[in-house]
Amino acid sequence: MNVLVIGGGNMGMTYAEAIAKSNFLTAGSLMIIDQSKEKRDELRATGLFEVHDQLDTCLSRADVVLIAVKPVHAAALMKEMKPLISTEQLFVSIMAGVTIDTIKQGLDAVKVVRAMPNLPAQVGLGMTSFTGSDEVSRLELAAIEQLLDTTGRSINLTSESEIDASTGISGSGPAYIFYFMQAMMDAALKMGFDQHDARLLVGQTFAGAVELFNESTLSPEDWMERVASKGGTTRAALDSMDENNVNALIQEAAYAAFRRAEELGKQTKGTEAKDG
Ligand SMILES: NC(=O)C1=CN([C@@H]2O[C@H](COP(=O)(O)OP(=O)(O)OC[C@H]3O[C@@H](n4cnc5c(N)ncnc54)[C@H](O)[C@@H]3O)[C@@H](O)[C@H]2O)C=CC1
Ligand SMILES: O=C(O)[C@@H]1CCC=N1
Repeated sequence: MNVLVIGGGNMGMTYAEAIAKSNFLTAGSLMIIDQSKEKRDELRATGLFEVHDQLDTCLSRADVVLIAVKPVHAAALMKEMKPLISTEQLFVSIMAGVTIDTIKQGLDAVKVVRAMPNLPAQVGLGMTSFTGSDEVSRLELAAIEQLLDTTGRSINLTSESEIDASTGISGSGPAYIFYFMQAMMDAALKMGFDQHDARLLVGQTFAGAVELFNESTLSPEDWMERVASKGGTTRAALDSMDENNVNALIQEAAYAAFRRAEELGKQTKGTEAKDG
């Protein structure tokens, strides 16, 4: 199987590197293309894959094409790709919000998988949700699952609405965690710790808490109870968060991302996206 990754930015490069380092493909079957020369030089320096600067030297050779450009660039890219593709090829898009119908129409393609990964894919701890068009066979979907799993774990969802929803949880989610970490670092700095110590205190606290959560079946609420003693310090912090509606605000943020994924889908339908 030949795989072409289009767009070698954060996510495209992450996928290309993960696929190249896994046993998923035989040597020489992975190609990548980026429109930026600087990016291509960076990709070539890895020595891990064939780097292309023109679609006509690579697109028709690919069985699977992973589209990893920003939603705002989707329409222009699909226009360029359309004359060069065949209906046998399978297209996997990781573009936020861009629907399967938009891709089918934009490319005149039939086999399309829409996936939503996240940034921890860079360290093999990614979470990717995906769903395929009716024309993608079970066997093909299983192969795509294996490809996605080179970056971590994946979940096969049944509707695109669920993909938009998962964008608000796992796709954008790492940024919410970083937001929380930043707030804790800011507090640590205010309390007088230096950068190094603040980073260590916060980083190890997150790593430990996540490990506890993943190693058990307890809910976050159960774990909160285990940390908090009656009348103690943690209860003071949790009460303060409850009084300030932090839970509701985080949920509202996740919904904002979900709604934005839906909006991006509407904006990219057949035309150039306005923003992305
Ligand atoms: N960064 C993240 O955490 C996540 C991003 N995504 C999705 O992944 C996609 C890519 O995001 P990033 O990697 O962060 O963006 P990025 O900006 O780092 O990378 C995009 C790359 O595509 C290249 N490109 C644009 N148009 C092109 C064309 N016509 N031909 C070839 N190359 C082209 C650009 O030069 C750039 O290197 C987006 O659609 C985003 O919605 C999905 C989940 C998580
Ligand atoms: O912010 C974005 O639009 C992309 C999709 C999920 C994470 N980053």
